[in-house]
Amino acid sequence: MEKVFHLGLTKADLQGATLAIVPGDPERSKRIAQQLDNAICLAQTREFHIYLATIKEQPVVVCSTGIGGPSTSIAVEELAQLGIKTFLRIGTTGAIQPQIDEGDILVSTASVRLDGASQHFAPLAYPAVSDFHSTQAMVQACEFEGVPYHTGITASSDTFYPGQERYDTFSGYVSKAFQGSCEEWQKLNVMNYEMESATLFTMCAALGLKAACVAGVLVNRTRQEIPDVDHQLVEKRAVSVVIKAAEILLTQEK
Ligand SMILES: O=P(O)(O)O[C@H]1O[C@H](CO)[C@@H](O)[C@H]1O
Ligand SMILES: O=c1cc[nH]c(=O)[nH]1
Repeated sequence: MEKVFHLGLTKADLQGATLAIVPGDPERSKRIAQQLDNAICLAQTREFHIYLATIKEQPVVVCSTGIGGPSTSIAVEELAQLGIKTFLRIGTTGAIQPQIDEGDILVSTASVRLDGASQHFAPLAYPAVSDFHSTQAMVQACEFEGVPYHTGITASSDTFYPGQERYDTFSGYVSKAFQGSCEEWQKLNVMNYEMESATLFTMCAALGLKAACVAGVLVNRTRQEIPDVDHQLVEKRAVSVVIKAAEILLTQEK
């Protein structure tokens, strides 16, 4: 098999792995891989930092997606070409419901499609829904790790500022389409904002792949805009959940 376009890898490089842990941040890829067994770096190209490791002697890939839907869609497409069938996203997020605390873990059951990339895979009427069993494994992992967690709907936006209705910006202006949108999502029981799950869920559901998403809360937007929590501590908690979820799914597969 030829190397895939961006990741520059062949199927043989993945040694039969069918599950990938997909953080946004490239540096997070390394920090996750360091917690697994037998980790080796396969490639670092653009935003895609790719590691092969094992969990309970089964191969697993860790590959960063970068920020947003377009680069996520490339990572997922090319990993799927290489044999990956299950994608576990681990991200950071901003909560918009008052009962959610900084440091809590959010497991997304579905996403509001505020992205553009997902529309290249299926029309807007198609749901951005997570895979039930992979999401169940995320929940089991939260229970096992004893972390505070919530399940529900995530708003997944192409932009960090206007699409998440942020006014603490250079211009202070949010285009009319997004004015009042945060309040609407709050009233519709949306838990949080992030930037990749809509693309991930839609394309995986449409292509017959499996996806789940867990995120650590950096900030609660009902109280403040700029985080004051320790990012590494929040990340550590979410990473422990995704690694346990991967272990649960790989053990079920055996
Ligand atoms: O921490 P990651 O995985 O990058 O996730 C979140 O953080 C980034 C924005 O700061 C977006 O990618 C958003 O989805
Ligand atoms: O508020 C936030 C925090 C992290 N990531 C986002 O996309 N939004």
